[in-house]
Amino acid sequence: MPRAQLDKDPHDVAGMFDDVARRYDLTNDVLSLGMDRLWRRATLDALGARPGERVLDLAAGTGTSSADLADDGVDVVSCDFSTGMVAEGKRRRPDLAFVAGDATRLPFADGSFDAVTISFGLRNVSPAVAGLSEMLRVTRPGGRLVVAEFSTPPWAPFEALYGFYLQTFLTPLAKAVSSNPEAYDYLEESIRDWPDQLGVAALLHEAGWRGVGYRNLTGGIVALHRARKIATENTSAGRG
Ligand SMILES: C[S@@+](CC[C@H](N)C(=O)[O-])C[C@H]1O[C@@H](n2cnc3c(N)ncnc32)[C@H](O)[C@@H]1O
Repeated sequence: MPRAQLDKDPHDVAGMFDDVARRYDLTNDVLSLGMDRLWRRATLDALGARPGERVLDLAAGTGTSSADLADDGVDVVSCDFSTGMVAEGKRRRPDLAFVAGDATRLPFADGSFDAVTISFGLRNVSPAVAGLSEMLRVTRPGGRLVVAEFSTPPWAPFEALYGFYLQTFLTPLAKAVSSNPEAYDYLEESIRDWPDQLGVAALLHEAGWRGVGYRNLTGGIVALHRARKIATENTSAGRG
């Protein structure tokens, strides 16, 4: 896949999600053929959050993953920089704790979460390594991170089929149903532009995360990346 540098101006990205917020979850379900529910469940299983643990769901959007965590008894904070997504989330789940915030400048104290998770959001954060460093800062020593993100199918014929699906089915369909067609050009481009599994692992290392690993879902359309903050690490490590 081409790895051209895509312009991800934070103001434009937030505005784009504001525009699609009302129909975001429905569009997601339709375009992923319901698979996003399986990917979310696998993400929560990988996170393994216990009741009472404090978890940051970053780039939480309308709070779909946060709601599952809250329903499991987890003390979840849902953070996103799109006011439109946060407003839609608050409307649907008034019980969730939404906080407006940018992943590259998180409004939380050092070490204040047992775990951080980000689903289908890291790809939009610019620069991604700055977001990953902030996630490390707000995680307690010994705490953990799970990132769910679109990725690169390792089997070339499946990657080609998936590329064809993105270009000829997903993007035109999404543009037809969306109030903001450009948002779905961006979706396709941002998936193509995003590093593969090992590239994301390198970003995690660069940000100071350790115990980095990943697992492919649906043949590598999505990858679940896992990492830990080492117990003895200084909270400023990896931020340079
Ligand atoms: C594709 S949506 C995913 C939403 C949700 N996590 C889910 O799985 O449905 C991406 C989200 O990332 C948010 N986002 C992108 N860049 C961000 C940043 N720098 N800081 C905070 N949120 C960001 C967007 O506003 C959007 O709500």
